[in-house]
Amino acid sequence: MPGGPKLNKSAQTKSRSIDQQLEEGREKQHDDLQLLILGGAGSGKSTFIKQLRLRHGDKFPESERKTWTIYVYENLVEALYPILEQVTEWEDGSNAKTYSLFVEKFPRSNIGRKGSSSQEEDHSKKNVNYSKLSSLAADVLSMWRDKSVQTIWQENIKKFGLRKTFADHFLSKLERILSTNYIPDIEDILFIRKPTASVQEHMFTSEGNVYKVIDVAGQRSQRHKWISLFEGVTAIVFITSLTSYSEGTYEDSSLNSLHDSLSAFGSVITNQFLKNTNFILLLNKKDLLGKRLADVPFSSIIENYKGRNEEADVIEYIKKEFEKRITSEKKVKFHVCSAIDTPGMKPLTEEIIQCIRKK
Ligand SMILES: Nc1nc2c(ncn2[C@@H]2O[C@H](COP(=O)(O)OP(=O)(O)OP(=O)(O)O)[C@@H](O)[C@H]2O)c(=O)[nH]1
Ligand SMILES: [Mg+2]
Repeated sequence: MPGGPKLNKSAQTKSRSIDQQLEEGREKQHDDLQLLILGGAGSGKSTFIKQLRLRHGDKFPESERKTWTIYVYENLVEALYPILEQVTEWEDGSNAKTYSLFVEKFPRSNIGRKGSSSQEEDHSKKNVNYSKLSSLAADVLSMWRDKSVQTIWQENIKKFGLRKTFADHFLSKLERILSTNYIPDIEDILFIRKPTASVQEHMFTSEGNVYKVIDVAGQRSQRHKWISLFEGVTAIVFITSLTSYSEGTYEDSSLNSLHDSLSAFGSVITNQFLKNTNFILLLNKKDLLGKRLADVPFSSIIENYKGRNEEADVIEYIKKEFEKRITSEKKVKFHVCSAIDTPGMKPLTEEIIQCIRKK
């Protein structure tokens, strides 16, 4: 130790062992392949991780799927509310009874999650017992079969497009979900909308390599936490929704979600800590784009867009907008995908794992 303080023998041994531990720690950190998933709220980060779990993890055993039932119920109640509120007269005149039962069990002020940091918190704070939904099954189902309710649902789909895909998915499966012994299947799990609170780590193993995959909350108010996760990251998967051009952000509905996503990407890709980090950009929710463009033409929102209102042209434009934010020589891989499409996601998840392994 030239120039350093002299150490006695036992101190030297201790120091060597600390050095060794540090070295092992460094090696271990180096061995750990870390994938950080970033993107705006609702872009599909957690859904992408669910696909990794299906490919390289425990594939959601039945015992765990059962515990997701409460979130399916919660999504369902949130989906039913706007429809119930619009129904003035049902065919058989039973509206008043079912509606008041529903409102009594699920007070409007307790539904939804604006401003909360997690659903777990919501449940305990607001004391909403979603399992009560099964006790209302018969009433809810007869209401659901009512012609005027069906008409309102169809109109809502037209009016709001497929903005809340979970609503369309769970409402179309209402009968199965309200049956006794219901257990969510993999498709239900992929459709559940459960915003990530703070930061969650997932470990996967593939061909003897251990991967740490880090999921974050995409809300603007939570993004200050992202930077603390940059150290030691092997690659970043940044996800944006192709339908975000027609949506406002979670906290501020007047802030265009695509613009917000572009600016978040711009600040992450130019971050000094990430100079040597691989980037993969996923343009997600491709399955929804065609319908959304028909409902909300791209140029009606993005004023300087002069191209055709066609999926391929719009995707190219969005891709170029992201590319403009890459100011260095950095190579970014782009992929267009639908995170809920399990067979379609297989080759993509493989490619991403291969890409971080090669680093
Ligand atoms: N139709 C469709 N729905 C999708 C797709 N990807 C995600 N979703 C749905 O979009 C909703 C939001 O997805 P999440 O994965 O929870 O979004 P997130 O980015 O983790 O959001 P935060 O945790 O709030 O930051 C869920 O209901 C998903 O089922 C897709 O490709 N197509
Ligand atoms: Mg999430």
